[in-house]
Amino acid sequence: MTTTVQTTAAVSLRGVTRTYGRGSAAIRAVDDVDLDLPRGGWTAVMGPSGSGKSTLLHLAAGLERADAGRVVVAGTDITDAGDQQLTELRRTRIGFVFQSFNLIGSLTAEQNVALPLRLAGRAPRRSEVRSVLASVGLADRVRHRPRELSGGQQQRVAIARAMVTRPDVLFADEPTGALDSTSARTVLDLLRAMADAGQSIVMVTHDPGAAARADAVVFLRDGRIVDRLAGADTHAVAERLAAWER
Ligand SMILES: Nc1ncnc2c1ncn2[C@@H]1O[C@H](COP(=O)(O)OP(=O)(O)OP(=O)(O)O)[C@@H](O)[C@H]1O
Repeated sequence: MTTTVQTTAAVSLRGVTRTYGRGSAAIRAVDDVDLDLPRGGWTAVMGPSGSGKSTLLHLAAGLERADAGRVVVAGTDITDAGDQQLTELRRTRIGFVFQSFNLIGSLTAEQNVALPLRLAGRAPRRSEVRSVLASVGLADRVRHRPRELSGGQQQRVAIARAMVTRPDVLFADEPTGALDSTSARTVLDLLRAMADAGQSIVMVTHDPGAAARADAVVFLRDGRIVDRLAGADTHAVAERLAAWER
């Protein structure tokens, strides 16, 4: 069951906990987290390796279930949602971009982008798909297959695929982690333009330069939110991250 909740947050977590394993082997990947991520803002999530960043992103996107606490995404409380409702939410309200692009190699760029609409039972219009590809700067690559595209172009196809359903929130797990610095900058410029146009974005990154492009950075350590920065430059983000990695 899902419940509609009045909230100004794109994502709201209250007392969210996720434990892996049992007994003495149990690991609290996310530990009693309260977090409100603003609508129309770009938030970066940073922290040492194993601090729970990906788990937090997956919980907020409805890809994983919390053991305790409540998760509200774009005004819908998904805490008690069934599998069918979570699938529906992921197809219509949420976009997800991965480090490794996760495109289907046998499909062209426009077929990859059309896929979420087909899965939602819609017959995509070619003009609709092409305009999303144009918005990520790939109007001249619509018939290319992933192996015919650079890493940065593949990631832009993946962003177009995530955006074609006009999701309330775009989640990105290390979207520039597999890219050279020039391609990374192109992808970050695109995310910045999307955020400036009002798109809510939540991004996990290890790169202080990428995090500094966001509006705010939250820092995780041992599954807990330990710090946050707003409007910080690369140097300030790097210093704060180093302090928490000590
Ligand atoms: N499916 C799983 N089963 C068991 N333990 C897991 C699982 N997923 C994550 N963990 C553990 O939970 C903790 C948090 O993992 P998570 O991947 O969220 O961290 P992270 O901050 O994203 O790490 P990294 O920066 O290295 O990607 C780690 O100790 C990890 O080993």
